[in-house]
Amino acid sequence: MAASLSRPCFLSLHVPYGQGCAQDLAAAFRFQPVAVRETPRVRQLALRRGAAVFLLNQRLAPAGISNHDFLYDVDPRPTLGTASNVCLEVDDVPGLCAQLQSRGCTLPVPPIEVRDERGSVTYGVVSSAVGNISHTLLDRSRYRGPFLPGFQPIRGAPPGDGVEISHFDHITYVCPRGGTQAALEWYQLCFGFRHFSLSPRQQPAQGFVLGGHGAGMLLRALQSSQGCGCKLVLAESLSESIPNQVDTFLEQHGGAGIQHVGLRTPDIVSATRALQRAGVRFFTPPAAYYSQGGKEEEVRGAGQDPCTLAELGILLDTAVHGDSGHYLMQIFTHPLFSEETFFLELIERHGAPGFGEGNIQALWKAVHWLLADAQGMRE
Ligand SMILES: O=C(O)C(=O)Cc1ccc(O)cc1
Repeated sequence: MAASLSRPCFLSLHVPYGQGCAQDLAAAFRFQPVAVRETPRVRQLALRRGAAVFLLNQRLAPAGISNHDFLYDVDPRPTLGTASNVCLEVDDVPGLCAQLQSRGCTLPVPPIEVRDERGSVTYGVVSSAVGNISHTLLDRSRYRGPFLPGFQPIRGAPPGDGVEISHFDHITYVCPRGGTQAALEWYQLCFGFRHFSLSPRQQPAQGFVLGGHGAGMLLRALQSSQGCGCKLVLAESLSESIPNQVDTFLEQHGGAGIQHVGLRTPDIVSATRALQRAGVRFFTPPAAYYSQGGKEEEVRGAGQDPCTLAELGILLDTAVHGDSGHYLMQIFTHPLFSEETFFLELIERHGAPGFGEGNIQALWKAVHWLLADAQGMRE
């Protein structure tokens, strides 16, 4: 791997013609519009909070045969909303693109230079091995503007709502059944990413199995060898009977893709409160999540208040790294589009590097408990 890939520059969302986001990134999440590009056919808006940047792509006209007009991205021709591109900063775009091509990768956009009065950038776009996901590979070391050439800066003060979001913590993909291994190998081979162990007990070849009794999912994780700070999580369903969140995504998205992105915050309680007040809708776990199996003691042991977490719906996980005093807290939003597909997560870490594997297990138990209760079957 000669070229060095570093942190994500932006994550690109596509909204179909005539539709908006069910949960608005600017109005509800208070992401700050920083730059815009408009052509007769498309509008591209860059929205920022900390180092987390979304590029929101909207069509201003129905999809035609050749109306690809999106700069720094490819057109996923969506009939539904999708998050389909992760832009990564790279120091040698032509070099990496040549390597990828020699490995048989598809490059919908070969390396190209774009410039304006603030400098120039080079980018190319490669299709990944997973669903509709592509990667824009970007070198902006020669650019001094607030976003990218071709975009007009939007000036304005950052929102003073007390919500601190520092960066994209992780991006979670839904893979087809049996598809996480091939995806893992693609990122290792093409981008030089390293496998990231979710548990000290996990064998890299097996992945991390959650749930059980024919109802679980398999997780694998990767991180850039440059330590870009943002990890990739690959999820596939193992469920044989009741469809889980991963099955629902595949069905409603029409195939594999980006399911959610974790936004890192140093204060999840304040961030959740402020975003709830601004109209963001979060998933609230069943009350049983907070009462089952010593959760209250676990929350107190981590120095957090169980009532506050329960009131807001925040999950706390010490499961895998519990013995070292490390933990994380997380909360998931409702989907951003009208389908049950892409959503956001807030995550606050206290030394725990995982992804709330214990929470997924605990949520399953809580939901199972509720179902059993409703059917009068609880022991
Ligand atoms: O907890 C996280 O942030 C993960 O990334 C793990 C995960 C994967 C798939 C799901 O449907 C829900 C959670």
